Amino acid sequence: MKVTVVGAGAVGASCAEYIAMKNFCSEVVLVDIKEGFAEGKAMDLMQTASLNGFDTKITGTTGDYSKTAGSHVAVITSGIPRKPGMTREELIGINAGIVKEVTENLVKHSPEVIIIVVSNPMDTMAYLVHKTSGLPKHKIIGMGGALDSARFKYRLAEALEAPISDVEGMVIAAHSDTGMLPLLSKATRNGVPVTEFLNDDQQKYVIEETKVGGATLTKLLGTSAWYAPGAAVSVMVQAIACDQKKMIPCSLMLEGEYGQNDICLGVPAIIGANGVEQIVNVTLTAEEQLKFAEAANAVREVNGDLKF
Ligand SMILES: NC(=O)C1=CN([C@@H]2O[C@H](COP(=O)(O)OP(=O)(O)OC[C@H]3O[C@@H](n4cnc5c(N)ncnc54)[C@H](O)[C@@H]3O)[C@@H](O)[C@H]2O)C=CC1
Ligand SMILES: O=C([O-])CC(=O)C(=O)O
Repeated sequence: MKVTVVGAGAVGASCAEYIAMKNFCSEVVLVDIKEGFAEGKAMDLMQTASLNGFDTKITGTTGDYSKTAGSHVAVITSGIPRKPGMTREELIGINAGIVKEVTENLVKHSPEVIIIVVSNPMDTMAYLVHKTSGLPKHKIIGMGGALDSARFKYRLAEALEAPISDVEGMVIAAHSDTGMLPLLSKATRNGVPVTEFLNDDQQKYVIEETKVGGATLTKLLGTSAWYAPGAAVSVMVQAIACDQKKMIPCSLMLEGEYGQNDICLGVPAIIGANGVEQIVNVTLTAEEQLKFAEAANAVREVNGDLKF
């Protein structure tokens, strides 16, 4: 299994590191536009191999996509991250051009590739990849829900004063500060609804902190997060590489599911060797349905700024 990661910055390098450390694929190719940068990150990571005990080969290239030929999976992390006070949507002007160009290069050299889109605004960038790659829809997967769900579980465990391994929960809809939909109605502690443990204020706190999880870290770090994003991508790549049929919320092109069409939004899906194997329809409360539709309207508005 060969995996390409485009963008060897904070998130791209973290993706490569987690993928390599989990030791499930033979090769990771890092690509960056900055001269020597991907080569340097690859060499540094390879020098952790004997220390961390992995055999995955990591190489780097400055924009030579022939080195990515025959990739099974490609992860797009190229583009600028936000700074404190910005929204993800403000990145569209620069990132759309980068994501489009990168997609064309990837597909040219790996026509069978499955693409995982990370660059922000992610739901819109995933939509752009659908419109420009010519790939079938099951091969384009936006990464947002896996990360947002991990942050939801972190906040739930904190409020419950429970170990994270006791907690289950999922975030769907948009990967944005306002459009995330943490499904509190479905979250459990060992199968028991969390609503039986948390009062209204605690529930509100968990939801609000989850939604602004990325903004909180951006304020603390001066740029956006990378460890949890890299780990989330590695879980998705492993689900594909090992045909795990794992249920992960991902931003996918909807054709009628959840009452939406011609838009990429976060929904639970079964991820396996073919990429998206099935979109899972979960029953939402009336309030959740309304919030999902509102998130869709906001993403549709941002998609309107794209030029193909
Ligand atoms: N979907 C999600 O959950 C998350 C998305 N992100 C997004 O991921 C993106 C990357 O974030 P970071 O890694 O922190 O940024 P970074 O600035 O550390 O790395 C981005 C890299 O992309 C490279 N790049 C720019 N144009 C390129 C091109 N045409 N071809 C190849 N490489 C190119 C840059 O040289 C840089 O090394 C941002 O858009 C950020 O908002 C970040 C975290 C989570
Ligand atoms: O917050 C950001 O801009 C980066 C991101 O998408 C996240 O960490 O969730």
